[in-house]
Amino acid sequence: MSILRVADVHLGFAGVKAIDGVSFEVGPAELLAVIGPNGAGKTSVFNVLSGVYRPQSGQVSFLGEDLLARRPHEIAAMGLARTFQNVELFHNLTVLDNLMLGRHHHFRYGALSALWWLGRARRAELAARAEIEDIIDFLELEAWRRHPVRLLPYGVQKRVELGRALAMEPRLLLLDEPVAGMNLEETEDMARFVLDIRDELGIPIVLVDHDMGLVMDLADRVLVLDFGRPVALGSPAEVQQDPRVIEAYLGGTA
Ligand SMILES: Nc1ncnc2c1ncn2[C@@H]1O[C@H](COP(=O)(O)OP(=O)(O)OP(=O)(O)O)[C@@H](O)[C@H]1O
Repeated sequence: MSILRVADVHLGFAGVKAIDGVSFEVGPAELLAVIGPNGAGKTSVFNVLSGVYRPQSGQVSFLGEDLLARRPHEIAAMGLARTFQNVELFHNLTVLDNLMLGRHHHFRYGALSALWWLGRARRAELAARAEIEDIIDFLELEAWRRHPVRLLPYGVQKRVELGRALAMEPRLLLLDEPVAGMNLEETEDMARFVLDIRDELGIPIVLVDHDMGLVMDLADRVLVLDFGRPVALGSPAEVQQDPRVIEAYLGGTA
């Protein structure tokens, strides 16, 4: 059974084919990496999945439901969470507050009960707190919990962003260049957390990154795009040996 199914998606902008017949599936607890040269269409694929772009043709279903009919906030509420290339957090708020904001769409109570801190509002808030504590523990953010995000090292900020996506209780995680701009130690930490999310939490992941080593180490399968077209889809070993990939992605130099 697939969590996500993408079938023959086409997306163009004024003559540019950003996505040109892309199909793939993501299984439960699978980590699929999407790679390709600049402009290959990786971000466009993410934007289609999260409802930002609407393709001209093709199908996308998530947990058996048609995604293309949904708006971005509805898709997020269905359990598809995304992190961005650049850190997108509330920089003046603490780690704790940023993580709590990731939970906001789970709150189901009226303004009055929230105001008076009654019944459901109180229970929901306490449950959210417990969830957030688990995430802080899981991502080893304890030392930073009360710090405003702007004061944290870059690698920790990226980890908080990952935590905020986890706070949404995702059924699928989209990670857009999770190690971009990181030093070696930060990259290794992030790689470990990404694997833990798949292996311990069982959350399937679609990951875009330029770091070839990382992608080949982490991914169960790799989708290679070039000029919007799918060039190869297979295990890291299969993809690395595929002559079309060597030609397209590595410019024939590998
Ligand atoms: N909103 C847009 N309007 C016009 N063209 C766009 C838009 N979004 C993407 N494109 C074009 O679609 C193609 C694919 O872009 P995309 O950003 O998806 O590639 P990418 O693989 O993510 O690249 P990078 O690795 O540089 O982030 C590019 O030619 C890009 O210029």
